[in-house]
Amino acid sequence: MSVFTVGICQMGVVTDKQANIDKARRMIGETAASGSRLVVLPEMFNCPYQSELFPQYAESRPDGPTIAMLSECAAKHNIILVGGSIPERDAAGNIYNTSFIFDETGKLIGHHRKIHLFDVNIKGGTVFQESKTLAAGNSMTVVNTSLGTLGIGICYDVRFPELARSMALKGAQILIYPAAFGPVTGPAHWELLLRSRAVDNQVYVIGAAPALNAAAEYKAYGHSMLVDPWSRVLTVANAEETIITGKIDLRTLVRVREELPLLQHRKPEVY
Ligand SMILES: NC(=O)CCC(=O)C(=O)O
Repeated sequence: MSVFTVGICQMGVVTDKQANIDKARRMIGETAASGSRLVVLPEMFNCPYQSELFPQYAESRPDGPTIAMLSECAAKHNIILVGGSIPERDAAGNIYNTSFIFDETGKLIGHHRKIHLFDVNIKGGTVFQESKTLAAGNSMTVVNTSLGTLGIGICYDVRFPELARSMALKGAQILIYPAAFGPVTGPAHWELLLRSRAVDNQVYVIGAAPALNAAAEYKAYGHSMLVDPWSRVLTVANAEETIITGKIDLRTLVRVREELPLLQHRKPEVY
């Protein structure tokens, strides 16, 4: 289907994991009821965004309660669901920042482990070290669905144009970034990065963020957003908990690429 509604759940995340799961379930239901066929959650939506807490909230495939809730919701509401991300523990005990993707039957059709870990030290701003507790993913995630081809990255992954370009060249039409930018780089770079990935690759881009929780140690910037292949911001949230929706029309992608054939004009043999 080339025209459909996408919904982004900009949920506030609290310390109680079960409360986060319950809220995600409610917000997914509301978003689907408003007509969204593709629903996206934010990064680390079942867990406060704090490195030292990731092991405590981590769960394994396929039986973890968050993963089970996502599968159940996708099937119940007949939607494609990009389940933000959660801390995932593998059989060897490594923990990843992982997004799980489900089809309308609730089947797990893909997962993305965050490739670029957020290890930064911004003077007077954010200090964060995901690698304290997380391992990095090592593969790209492009998933075919009934609505189109999705390319998935998680937050800091959006800063790497090579990843977005590679996903676009593999056929991704909609790049989806569950994310949690903070109060310093959020205002400076969030919209710029999402719009850049859209204009570079002539794709739709979705950024799904948690709401600002004033009590949390990490202050999320919010501002979930849908950007079209011409780099227009179609819908954007503020910092509060909310659901935003927007229309994706894949004919726009085709038209923009016909009018301005960037991807055909590349000269990889030169650079
Ligand atoms: N959760 C993240 O990866 C945060 C990335 C971020 O804030 C950035 O500026 O990049």
